[in-house]
Amino acid sequence: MENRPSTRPGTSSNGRHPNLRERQLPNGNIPPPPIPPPPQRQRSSSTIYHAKRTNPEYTDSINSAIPPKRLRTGNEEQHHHHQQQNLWSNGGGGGGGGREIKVAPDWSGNETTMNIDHEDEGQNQRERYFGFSSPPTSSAAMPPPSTPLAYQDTQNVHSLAHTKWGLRREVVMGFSRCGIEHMYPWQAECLGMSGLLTGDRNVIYTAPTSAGKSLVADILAIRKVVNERKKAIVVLPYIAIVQEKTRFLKKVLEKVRVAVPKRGRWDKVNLWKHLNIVGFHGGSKARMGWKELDVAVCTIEKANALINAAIEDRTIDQLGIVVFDELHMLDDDHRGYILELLATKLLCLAEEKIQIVGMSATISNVKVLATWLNAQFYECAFRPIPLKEHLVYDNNIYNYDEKLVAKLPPSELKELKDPVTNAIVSLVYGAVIEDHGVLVFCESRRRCEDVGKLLVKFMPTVDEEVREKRMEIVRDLATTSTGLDFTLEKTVPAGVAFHHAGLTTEERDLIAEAYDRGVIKVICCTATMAAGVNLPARRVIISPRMGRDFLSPTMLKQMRGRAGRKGKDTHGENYLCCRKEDLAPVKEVLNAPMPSIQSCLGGETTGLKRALLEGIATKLATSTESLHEYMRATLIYHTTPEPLKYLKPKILDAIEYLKEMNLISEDRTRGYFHATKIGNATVASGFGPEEGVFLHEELSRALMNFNLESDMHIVYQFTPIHSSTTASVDIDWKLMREEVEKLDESGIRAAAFVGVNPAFVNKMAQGGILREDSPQNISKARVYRRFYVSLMLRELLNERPVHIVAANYNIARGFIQQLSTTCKGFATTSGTFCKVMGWTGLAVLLEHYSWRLDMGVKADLMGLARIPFVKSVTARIFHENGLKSVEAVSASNIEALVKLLELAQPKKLRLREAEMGKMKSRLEQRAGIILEAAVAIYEQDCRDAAEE
Ligand SMILES: Nc1ncnc2c1ncn2[C@@H]1O[C@H](COP(=O)(O)OP(=O)(O)OP(=O)(O)O)[C@@H](O)[C@H]1O
Repeated sequence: MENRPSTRPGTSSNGRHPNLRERQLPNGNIPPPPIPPPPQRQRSSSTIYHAKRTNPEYTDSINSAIPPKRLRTGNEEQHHHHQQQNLWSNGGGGGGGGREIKVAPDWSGNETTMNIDHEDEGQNQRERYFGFSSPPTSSAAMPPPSTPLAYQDTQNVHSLAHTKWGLRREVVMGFSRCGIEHMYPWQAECLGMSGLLTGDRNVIYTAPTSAGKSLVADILAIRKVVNERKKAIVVLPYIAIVQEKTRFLKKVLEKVRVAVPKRGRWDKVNLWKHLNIVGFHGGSKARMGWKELDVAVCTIEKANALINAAIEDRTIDQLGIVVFDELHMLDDDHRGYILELLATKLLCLAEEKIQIVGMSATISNVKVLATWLNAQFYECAFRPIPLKEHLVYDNNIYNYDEKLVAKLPPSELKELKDPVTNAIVSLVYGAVIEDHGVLVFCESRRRCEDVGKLLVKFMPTVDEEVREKRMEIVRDLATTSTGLDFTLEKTVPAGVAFHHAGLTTEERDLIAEAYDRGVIKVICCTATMAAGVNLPARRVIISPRMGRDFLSPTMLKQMRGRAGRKGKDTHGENYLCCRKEDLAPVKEVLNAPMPSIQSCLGGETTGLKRALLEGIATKLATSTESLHEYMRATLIYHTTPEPLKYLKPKILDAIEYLKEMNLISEDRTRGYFHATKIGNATVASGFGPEEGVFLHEELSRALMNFNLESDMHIVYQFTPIHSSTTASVDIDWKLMREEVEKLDESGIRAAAFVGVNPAFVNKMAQGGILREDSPQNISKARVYRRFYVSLMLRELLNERPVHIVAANYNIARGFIQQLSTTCKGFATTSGTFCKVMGWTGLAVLLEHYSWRLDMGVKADLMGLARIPFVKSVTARIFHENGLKSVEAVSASNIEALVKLLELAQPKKLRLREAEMGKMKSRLEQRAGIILEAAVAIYEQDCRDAAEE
């Protein structure tokens, strides 16, 4: 990441950007921030770091930039609990019964004392939760801007270039390009634990948000890939962070080349290649497979599928390391069990010596997890960027010591009467006027947009240069496939945007990128921006609710951690803005300890069934005995008091179910299980057992009665099952009736094949109730929902733009866009299912449609849609205007292409005339790319034809 100092070039001496002119609020007040510093606290004897430090600058900083301190490691049984005064909680602060001891000199060579209290685990958790272990700093005692302190590292052992770390020069340079040259002391200490660099031990570690956890794992993974020529898998929970991590690793490793053995013989090395770093997530179009890749950055589900395939085809020995970022996802109700069974499989492959690395900012039972994973463990409270935390209510700002820090002037304006809204506006203004970025976490999508619109009225005016940059973003948004959003059109020129799942990925990327560059100053967002995102937010303003519920402690911590990211800003502040009446529950969330991670295999048995099916299908465990061995490697086995007693009946039930569903069969004479065709197809395509059974039923019915008169039947077949759950879609029955009435005869026949009855739809539209009280009714409801979603998909395939389909069905365009991407993934995995079942014809059909969905066009445009930017409506306009093939486009010219691109612009008329000129130059650029690509594709086609 680029290092962006807060005082940028062109910033005046008072720290203000010359482009920003101070403006009064309409209520006549200049909003108060920056907040006046509270009186500086005397450090009490309970403060843990009574550091005998000689560096006064550093001494001032220690309250905020806590120096790294290893609390405990797996090899040591000592428990060092940092004490922190916490006035929200009873009896907080004070030395209590704690015993003060000297500990080993810390990384800076200074001796420190620590207060140890073995009893007070709750207190310890609160300390970790607050992320600082001494009383919060006053703003007068500003810390040095960045990490301490390579200069104290006399032997330069924290330098990435030090031989101890064994990193190649190109790798060190790669990190340097990303602004990382020295490790933080805690990173070096963690990496230095025995067995880590040699790859002999697994490791789990926790550190606060923004502490730089990734670097430890990155170094271990890179060593495996570059030095040992093994493969690495990095597992992350969300697509956005998979993409960010892929970009980061590509940048770090771009100059690294590794030797390729010639005909498998290392003594005849004469080939060098760059490393292949590939991102895998639902909807990604990774062409590279396991064989070619070096680093796979994956979502949980993709990592599981990759590992299953590698175990099955016996190439798992090529895997050297698996990194689990955000390990607390083990607790996730929907996906946690997949993470657990992924780790379980790795543990069962002990002979392969695959190193497991896990990290999180929000777990408290690290030791239990470390025992499970047979890992070293490490905890630290270091935060490189000081963070000031506040609670705001009734126009008063308090710090976490419940000390009043500042008062916000109430407003006379009607729209600012509400103290929460007034606080948000004032705090945003205060940061923006200082040229800092702000993230405002809101409770709902609607609120994001409303707050965004309101903020526009109070944003400082900017000069022409900044305005022009913002208008460029508006133009970029206008040229996306969905056109310019009405609200963004109003807010972006003022430097404000919103970001939630209702936007398309293109829109979200443009907004995040503009914010990263400082062109947009404020983003009002939902939790979409809470996890793992590295953006320059000096101030983070948080609503304590998500929807109607209060935030979970984990989510709140993630949001708070977005403020002040290393390399992006020099410090951070967050403000939790609540109503007075919500104070009690808000304090409860604030004081709640981080959750201790529990296994999700225990509850209802979906996870257990899947674990067993995957174990059997990959042949990791096939006999009763080895299955029990396999189960012994699960987390649930380690966290349940009498695991055998608890698990045995569940395992037997799950095996019975798998046999009943014909997913596995048992060879009683030889005493082992093997997966049936359906079982293998289910595992190979990454479905769970229930999904596999459902899909098998639907596809085998389709196989007997396939209706190819129109698209309807096939579209239904690859409408993802999980997009048709109650949680994802609510049927508007009147709308469904209208759409069903529009179906032609072939469409009606397709509906009948899948079990949709127009009479039933009509009954529902007149006020009927969809019952889901029995397995049959649940299954029936699922079919109707799936059909409803497939109607939307069919429109996309018929080249209707995303935003039009979204408007027709009154659904967020982000949902429709996501549907089309997950649908591609679903079609591909259903294709794999069919191939394993031996249904090759159906597999080919699914592949064809997955390709079409990707292009968003009918069959006649598929050739054309291979050209970048020529998709959907644009492809149709090209076709209708005579450019029917790639060859025709390659023979065209920029001027002609610009005219066609103009025709394809949605809502273009809403841009003012002056903007149109600039938009035209943008379209010219795009036309250039199209022309160039068309020529390249056409030439390649000619070469291919000649070869054939
Ligand atoms: N030693 C270092 N020197 C300079 N910058 C660093 C160092 N280590 C990490 N960083 C930078 O700090 C930022 C935060 O690091 P990282 O994303 O690893 O934090 P994290 O602990 O995973 O936080 P979160 O839990 O919030 O995701 C990144 O921009 C990263 O490049």
